Amino acid sequence: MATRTLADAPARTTAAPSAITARAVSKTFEGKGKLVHALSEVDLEIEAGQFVSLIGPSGCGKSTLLKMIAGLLNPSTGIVAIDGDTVTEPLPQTGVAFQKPTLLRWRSVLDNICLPLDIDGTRDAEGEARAVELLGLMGLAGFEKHHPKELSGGMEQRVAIARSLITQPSLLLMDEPFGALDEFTREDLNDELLRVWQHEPKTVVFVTHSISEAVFLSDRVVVMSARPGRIHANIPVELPRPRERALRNSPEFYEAIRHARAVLDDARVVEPGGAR
Ligand SMILES: Nc1ncnc2c1ncn2[C@@H]1O[C@H](COP(=O)(O)OP(=O)(O)OP(=O)(O)O)[C@@H](O)[C@H]1O
Repeated sequence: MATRTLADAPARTTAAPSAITARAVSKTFEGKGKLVHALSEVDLEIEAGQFVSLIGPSGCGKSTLLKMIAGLLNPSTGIVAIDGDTVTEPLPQTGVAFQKPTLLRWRSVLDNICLPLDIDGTRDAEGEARAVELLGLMGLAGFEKHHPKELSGGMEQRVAIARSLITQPSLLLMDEPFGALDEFTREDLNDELLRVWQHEPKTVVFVTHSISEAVFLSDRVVVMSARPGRIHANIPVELPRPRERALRNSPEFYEAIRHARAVLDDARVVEPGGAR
């Protein structure tokens, strides 16, 4: 699949990346007469422009925390703030991409990418030109008129990511966006995501189960402990940028993965009072 190089393209001027603060955030769900303590006293600071991954055992509250940053869920106690403002609802500067691409079957690729502009009532020729540009950046130039049924899973996910970027968000929240893809497609999309991120600086919070993906992409890997989720450790990733494919075969990359795996193994131990 052809991928456009961004080396010569001027950096796009978008809104400044957003900073995120979570203070003493806890979340308890109630259902079927049972309380589920999903998160407990989570404190997290993410600097503007950082690429941060959240990893941790299944059910430790990664998606819950991401949904709170997205304004789709409120904490039971504590606050989540973006650029100092408490988040109580989805904000226009936030883009989201989830594991399922959820494209609308009856819309063309171009119309799917432009959906957020249609919802805002801001779709115009400039917006459509940006959609075409994003499609090129995601390696799908020329697919504007195709429909989702004509695309592979990886292509659908590329379209969903282009859609999450169409509004030029200053914050991008991604919940296992490549979890359902084969390893090679996932690596291609990791490369494309990093190119877009370098081209259009923004804060990214990325949930994944893949330690190697977290290390490859991130400035910092946040390791959460078993439910109720807490921040177990922050692992800075010092690997140089831009990160090219060859990095994946380097001893430094393997060492960074080994270190993150050891910390994650430690986080999988259930703490007293916790449950899986
Ligand atoms: N709407 C909800 N109602 C009740 N319980 C919920 C709800 N959403 C999440 N939970 C529970 O909260 C806990 C944390 O869920 P969450 O999806 O955030 O974990 P996760 O770390 O993202 O998991 P995974 O890695 O398996 O995707 C789980 O025990 C889950 O069952």
